[in-house]
Amino acid sequence: MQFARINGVTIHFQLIGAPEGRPVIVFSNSLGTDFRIWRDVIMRMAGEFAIVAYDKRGHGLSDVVQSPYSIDDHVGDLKGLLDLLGVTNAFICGLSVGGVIAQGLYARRPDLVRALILCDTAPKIGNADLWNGRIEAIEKAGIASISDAILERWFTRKFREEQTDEFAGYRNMLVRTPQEGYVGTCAALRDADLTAEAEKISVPTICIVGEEDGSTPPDLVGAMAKLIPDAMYQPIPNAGHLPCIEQPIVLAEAIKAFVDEVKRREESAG
Ligand SMILES: O=C(O)CC1=CCC(=O)O1
Repeated sequence: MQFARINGVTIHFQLIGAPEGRPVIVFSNSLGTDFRIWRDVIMRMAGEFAIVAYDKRGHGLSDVVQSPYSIDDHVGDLKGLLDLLGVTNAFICGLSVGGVIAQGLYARRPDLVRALILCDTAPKIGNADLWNGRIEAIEKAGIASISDAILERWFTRKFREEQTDEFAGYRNMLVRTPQEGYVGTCAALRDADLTAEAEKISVPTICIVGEEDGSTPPDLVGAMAKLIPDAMYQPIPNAGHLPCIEQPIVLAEAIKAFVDEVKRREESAG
């Protein structure tokens, strides 16, 4: 099974490995991407972990419902998917808007969350002017019209110049994102501010950021790490906004080391 009707929306997902007897890790992806961005990370975690990856509404093979969306809509979809799969107490790894969804999930359903892996994200990303401007530009001329600027924030110059086939493929992913799903999620980001919730996070949390992230730069992610009690902070060299694509080995190792640390803390707490 890889499709489920959640809150009236068909959600595309993968469950890799049985959840019984091993840690579950859930991947939530960013604006203008689908869950294929996690492939090279997932490959390095399969077997050791049960893995859930999914396309949020308006993205990938999930339904495109009418915009605007709210972060609560996205959180409701993830919550519904995890309930359907019988997953609780999972490591939730969210990238960018996926990280905002992860924070929202913790605020609404802490029982689902064992620990948070917040990549290239913040409690609040951008402001109303930024998101309204982006929505307007896309409604006027389509995602492709602003794709160069977005891709410059996603990837380091080195990646853009050297990994030309990969770069072309991810450009396809971005520009083929359904416009309604993209602007619907821009509205969700415009209206979301989880700053007050961040201080209340009491599960182990690591905040990870590509050192050359042009969308949620290290300063922003570092500030989030300071807000969340006892959060760890790990910058990743030679990566932009999507370390899962530019540095999947480093990211997978960072996640595994974090999981080991969480287990160690749980054991010493008895
Ligand atoms: O498109 C960008 O600038 C990157 C981004 C911001 C929020 C998100 O999910 O991706």
